[in-house]
Parts: sequence; C-alpha cells; structure tokens
Amino acid sequence: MTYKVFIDGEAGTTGLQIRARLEGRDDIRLITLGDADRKDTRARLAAFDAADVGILCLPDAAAVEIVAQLAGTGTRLIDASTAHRVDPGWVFGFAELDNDLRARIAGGQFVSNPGCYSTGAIALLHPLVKRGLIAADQALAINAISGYSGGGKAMIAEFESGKTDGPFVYATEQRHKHLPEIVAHAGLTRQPVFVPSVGPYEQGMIVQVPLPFVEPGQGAAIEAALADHYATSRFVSVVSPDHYGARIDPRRLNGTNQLELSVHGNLDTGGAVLLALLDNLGKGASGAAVQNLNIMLGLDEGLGL
Ligand SMILES: NC(=O)C1=CN([C@@H]2O[C@H](COP(=O)(O)OP(=O)(O)OC[C@H]3O[C@@H](n4cnc5c(N)ncnc54)[C@H](OP(=O)(O)O)[C@@H]3O)[C@@H](O)[C@H]2O)C=CC1
Ligand SMILES: CC(=O)N[C@@H](CCC(=O)OP(=O)(O)O)C(=O)O
Repeated sequence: MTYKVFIDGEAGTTGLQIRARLEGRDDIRLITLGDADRKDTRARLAAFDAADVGILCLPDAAAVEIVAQLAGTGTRLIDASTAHRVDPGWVFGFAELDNDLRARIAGGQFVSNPGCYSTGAIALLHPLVKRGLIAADQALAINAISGYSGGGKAMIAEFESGKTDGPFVYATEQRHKHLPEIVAHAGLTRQPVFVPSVGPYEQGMIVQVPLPFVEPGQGAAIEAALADHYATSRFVSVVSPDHYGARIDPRRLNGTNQLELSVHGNLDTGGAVLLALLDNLGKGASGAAVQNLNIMLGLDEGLGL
C-alpha cells in the first residue's frame, strides 16, 4: 500500500526535514509543488485533495488560513505550527503522554504537533502533575536553550549571514507562544515563568525545570515516576545524570527522534532540576510529525525515524 502525503511549506526548515525522512520510503509518495505553485492556493488545495494526509509546515497565520479553506473536505491534517495546539477540535500529537492519545491520533482527522520547547516541558511536567508530585498551582520556572534553527528560515539566515552571532535570552515578557500549550497539556492551573534562549549553534535543545522546593530524598520518587510513565516508550527515555558528563551538550540527540529526561541535583540536601534534551527539529518538530503520520496511517510508528 502506498500513501500520498502533501507537505505544505515543504521548502521551509521543518518541511525539508520531514521530506528527508519520507522521501526514501516506498510506502509513501510525496505530492510536491514546484516553486511557481507552492504558494498558489488552488494548487495547494488540489494537492490536499489528492493526499491521504496533509502536513502543514507554515507560519501560524498561513496554517489558520489554509485550514479554513479545507473546512468540510475531510482531508486529514497534521499541523506543525502553534495554531491548533490548544484547540479542542484537534488532537494533541504527543502519543507518549497518555494511554488514550495514541488511539486518538490514530483515528484523528486533525492532529497538532507539539512545539519544541513544549515537548520537553510537557514531557517532564505532565506525569508529575498527574501523580500529584507537583501541584497544578505550583509556582514554576522553565529555562531553555535552543539552536538557531528553532527560529526557522529567517533566524537561520540571520546567523548564517553573520548578522547575528548570538547567544541571547528572549521572550522575557512572558507571552511566548508555547506557554498556553505548556499550561494546558502539563495540567497546570498557574502559568510558569518561561525564559528561553538561543545559542550560536544550529540545532538541539535542553529544557530545564528547577524544583527548589523538592525535599531531601524526594528526587528519587520524581525520577521513578518519570521512568514509570515512559517505561514502554520507544522515543522517550529517562536517564541517570551519570549518563552525561559534567557538561551537557544540547546537540547530543541531533538527527534522532529521541527525547531524554533526567533528574539532577543534590538529592540529600533537597532541590532538584529536571532536564529534557531533544533535537528541536527531531522530536521537537519533524520527527514528531513523521511519528504522528505513521500512527495516523496505522503503520509502525518508528518508520523512517
Ligand atoms: N524550526 C523549528 O524548530 C520548529 C518549527 N515549528 C513550526 O513549524 C512551522 C514552520 O516553521 P519553520 O519550518 O521553522 O519555518 P520556515 O520559515 O523555515 O518555513 C516556513 C515555510 O512556509 C512557507 N510559506 C509561508 N507562507 C506560506 C503560504 N501562505 N503558502 C505556502 N507556503 C508558505 C515559507 O515559504 P518561503 O520559503 O517562501 O519563505 C517557508 O518555506 C511554524 O509554524 C513553526 O512555528 C515547529 C516546531 C519546531
Ligand atoms: C529559537 C526560536 O525562535 N524558537 C521558536 C520556537 C520554535 C518552535 O518549535 O516553535 P513552534 O513549534 O511553536 O513553531 C520561538 O521561540 O518562537
């Protein structure tokens, strides 16, 4: 069986990486538009019509616009943008989060890919809030470092042209676009303080959640809860801090669909910091989209990953 897939925004950062993961597969045929047609609405609608699944790799406003045009057509969609991640009409495409999510993705018409920072933050917080180890209204802070590819073509061009040499901290005004999905899918009732940063390297990220309120000895229970939650996950693993050296390189999972979670700190004196390490273009974007596509098509979810 061959499935037809159309990637809208295929020439962008996320789109290109999805194409690279799909083009060698003999069970997938990509529907591609040439440069003259790739922003032509009629050509794009015809491509969606011919596809079994369409993948949106567009800026948020363009994703909203094409979804409106596709209303009522029955086309199955995966949206890599931020536009539908807290929309009740869309399934949140993070299969490892809860038992029922994989089945909902499999049967879903509209599946929204999680954001890159959100993937790390939600993967750490959701199981701990669910098990009562972190209160839903706990005051939390999240810090993160990302490679510049997280900012798409525009930020890649800034760094590669030398216009910016980074690093920088940003979004300090607490309106980052990932905050609503972190609150919703981690199960929080209080918005965390989120301070992301970009380093002068292309790809890879670490999301950090400091937990200064953890009592001596409680860190082990947190690690055990995460290990239990992801025990059968193929792409999410819980690793001991010894897995890393004294310096943890955000690029270590580049090119993979893996997400590594770990619990650090002096567990005798209390206080801990949770880390999530991933490729922002792997499990943080394109890898996750291919995993969702495989699940939607009823295939082995690791195909091409
Ligand atoms: N980069 C990352 O790490 C991640 C990105 N995402 C999300 O994925 C989406 C795409 O991001 P990214 O790949 O980084 O962005 P890019 O800017 O690299 O790519 C976006 C692509 O969409 C094309 N495009 C823009 N408007 C239209 C339109 N109206 N019709 C058709 N094509 C259009 C652009 O064309 P042109 O080439 O002419 O500019 C470009 O090729 C965004 O919503 C982003 O938030 C999600 C997770 C991680
Ligand atoms: C470095 C950088 O600029 N990162 C982007 C997020 C990248 C991403 O994954 O955002 P979406 O998944 O929501 O598209 C930002 O902070 O806006």
